[in-house]
Order: sequence, then structure tokens, then C-alpha cells
Amino acid sequence: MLTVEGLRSRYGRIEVLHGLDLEVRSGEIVTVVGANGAGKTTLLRCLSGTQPASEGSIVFRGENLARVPAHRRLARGLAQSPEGRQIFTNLSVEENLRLGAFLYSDERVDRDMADAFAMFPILKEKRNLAAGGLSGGQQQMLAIARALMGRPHCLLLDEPSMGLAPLLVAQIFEVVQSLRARDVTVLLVEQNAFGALKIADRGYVMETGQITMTGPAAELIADPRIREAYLGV
Ligand SMILES: Nc1ncnc2c1ncn2[C@@H]1O[C@H](COP(=O)(O)OP(=O)(O)OP(=O)(O)O)[C@@H](O)[C@H]1O
Repeated sequence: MLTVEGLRSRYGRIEVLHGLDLEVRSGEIVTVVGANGAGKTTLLRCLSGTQPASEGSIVFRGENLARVPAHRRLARGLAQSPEGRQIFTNLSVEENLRLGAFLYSDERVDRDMADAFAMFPILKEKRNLAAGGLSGGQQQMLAIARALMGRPHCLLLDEPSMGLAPLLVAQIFEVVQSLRARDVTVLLVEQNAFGALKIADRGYVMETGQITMTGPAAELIADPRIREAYLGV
């Protein structure tokens, strides 16, 4: 579904992605784990088109999107739920969701909204309230639900567990896992390596702008190097 080859990106003169290769197959949950500053957010921004790639290809469903603007990538089915959620705090929950469906004006938008509310009942309860009044976990749910309103084939999730209490982290990971049943392929970037690897099919380890390890998630969890560096065990 998504094949990234030789991806490089820079901020000014400083290169932060040094030629990444990565693949996400249809139906998979793939995670990229790595420490703070490894370049995970930059990678997702390059994929969604909010940060330019200086070199490399991003082939999504047979088309190289590396030079395609962000809004067209979204229309192709590649959607990002950004780090820090970036919801519109003074708009209502429902308005945030409608914005996620801005590409569409058909009757399926209402069905998608009903679907989102079935998935996150708390959002239904608070649909008319300002999104800024939601708790951190609820805002994260809203960010994911809003991205789903864009009907993505592949969802790029940036640190959905960030800043959440353990119980909510578990809930968010459960939600991510439930996307399998909705035919949404997921690329999940996380500092919470254990939580992410537990729900993923495969994983990549990223260090200072490079992929240093990859394999089935279960193998990575069992690898002593990963356990020591990322799992704290
Ligand atoms: N807008 C920017 N301008 C300059 N340098 C940046 C910018 N954004 C990130 N960087 C630098 O690029 C490198 C990779 O940052 P990035 O945010 O992609 O890492 P990350 O793995 O996502 O970390 P985090 O978990 O903190 O988001 C870091 O050294 C960071 O300081």
C-alpha cells in the first residue's frame, strides 16, 4: 500500500531524515518507534505532505506522492492525525468531525458521523460542546475520529498516547487496533514502544533519522537490544 524509499528531509541546512526505507502493506498496523527527536514526526509530515522530502519516493497505492501537495494526498486516502491532536478547540465536537469530511458532501458523511459516535460514545454525548473542553484522552479520540471522517485507506498516527494516563493509553491503543476491522491500514509513530509493538504487526526502530532495525512486532518486543533501549526491561 505504501512504499517509502530513500526518503530524505531537512530543516534548512540540517538533514534530519537520512534515506529511509519503509513499507506498509494493506491491512497492517505498522509502528515506527524511537526516542524523542529521532525524526518520527518529520517522517509522518513528509508522508502527509506537510514537510517537503528533499529526496526519495513515497509510493502510495501505485502512485508516487513525493511531490504531490498535502490536500491531494488526503484525497488519495492518506490521512494524518497530527502530534498534539491539533483539534479546533473553539469549534464543537461535531464541527470538528465535519471538517474532517470537508472533501465530501454526500449523505455518507452523516453515516460516517454516526459510525464515529458508535466508536466513541463519549463524543456523541459531547457533540455540541466546544472541543477545547474535552479531556486529553477525549481530544485524542476526536483527532482520530476526525481523521477517519476523511475515509482514509491509510491513517498516519503521531504519538496518540502522548500525555495520557495509563488507562487512557490502553483505551487509545485498543481503538487503533479496532481499525483493522474497518479496513484502515495504520502507520503508528510512538515513543511508547511497548504499547505500540503490542498492537502492531511489524515495527521499525528509528534512531537519528535512520531505520536501525525492523521485523515482526513480536520479534522486536523479544529482542534484548530493544528491551534494554526502549522497553526499560
Ligand atoms: N521545525 C523544525 N525546525 C528545525 N528543526 C526541527 C524542526 N522540527 C524538528 N526539528 C529537529 O528535527 C529532528 C527530528 O525531530 P522530530 O520532531 O521529527 O522527531 P521525533 O522523533 O518526532 O521526536 P518527538 O517525539 O519529540 O516529536 C530533531 O533534532 C528536531 O530538533
